[in-house]
Amino acid sequence: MSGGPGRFGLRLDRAQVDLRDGRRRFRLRIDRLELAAGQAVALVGASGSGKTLLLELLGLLRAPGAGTAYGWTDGAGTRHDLAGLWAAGTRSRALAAMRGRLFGFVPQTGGLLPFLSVAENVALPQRVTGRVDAGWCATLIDRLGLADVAALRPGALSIGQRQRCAIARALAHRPPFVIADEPTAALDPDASDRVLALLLEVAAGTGCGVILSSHDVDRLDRFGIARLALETRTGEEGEVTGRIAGAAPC
Ligand SMILES: Nc1ncnc2c1ncn2[C@@H]1O[C@H](COP(=O)(O)OP(=O)(O)OP(=O)(O)O)[C@@H](O)[C@H]1O
Repeated sequence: MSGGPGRFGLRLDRAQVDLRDGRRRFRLRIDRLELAAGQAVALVGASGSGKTLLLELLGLLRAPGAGTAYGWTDGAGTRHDLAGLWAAGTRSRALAAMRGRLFGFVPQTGGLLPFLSVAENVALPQRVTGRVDAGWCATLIDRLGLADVAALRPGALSIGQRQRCAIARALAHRPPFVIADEPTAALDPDASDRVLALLLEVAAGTGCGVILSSHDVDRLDRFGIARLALETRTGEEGEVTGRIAGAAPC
């Protein structure tokens, strides 16, 4: 989560996102954030502090506001301008291609396609990104304890099995980062431990960084995951600003 300019990883500077809904205003302000390759970090903070918004910004699912600098430095030391990809519009092919190349996503409740089997769901990102590797899919299915249910559809699985399937799917195209929005929120404590352990273990085994959000600070500490806290302040006109705790206003 640290490192000098040019270090392999993601770097966000002067990031801002403004949401408005009638009189309700939420602003996310991140002065600077670095996420080194291969590390696990968790966004924590009260409900509504902007964790999902920041994950969406990092995952190229949400356009940054003007003035935001966001870049990825690859293993060869080349910096890619991620913020600039939005200039061609939200449907830009380059944006979608970079999103697919950089990230695997684990939503809160699986987000699996109900008409595909577990194995087909896991293989989907490989097909979409053109990185077909059936052996790696089989390894992931095995590592995540899904071999017995690989032919079943998500509707026939437990919630924990669905989350393990979502993790396998997120890692299938070997992205450098997995983004997981409260990946254990729907699970009981034992299943949460198991799912988180597998996510961290399999990601670490491939050098994949993990960026997650969670309310479960005790569990994060038990797993030794670095925490990044978001906090909010309410302005005079009722606008709420979310920022990294302790950071100077930007
Ligand atoms: N269209 C909108 N206009 C104004 N504010 C919005 C809009 N959409 C979302 N918000 C606000 O943005 C803030 C950040 O939402 P976000 O989902 O990122 O929070 P979070 O920290 O992930 O919360 P939770 O822990 O409950 O999932 C919230 O306070 C939410 O009410």
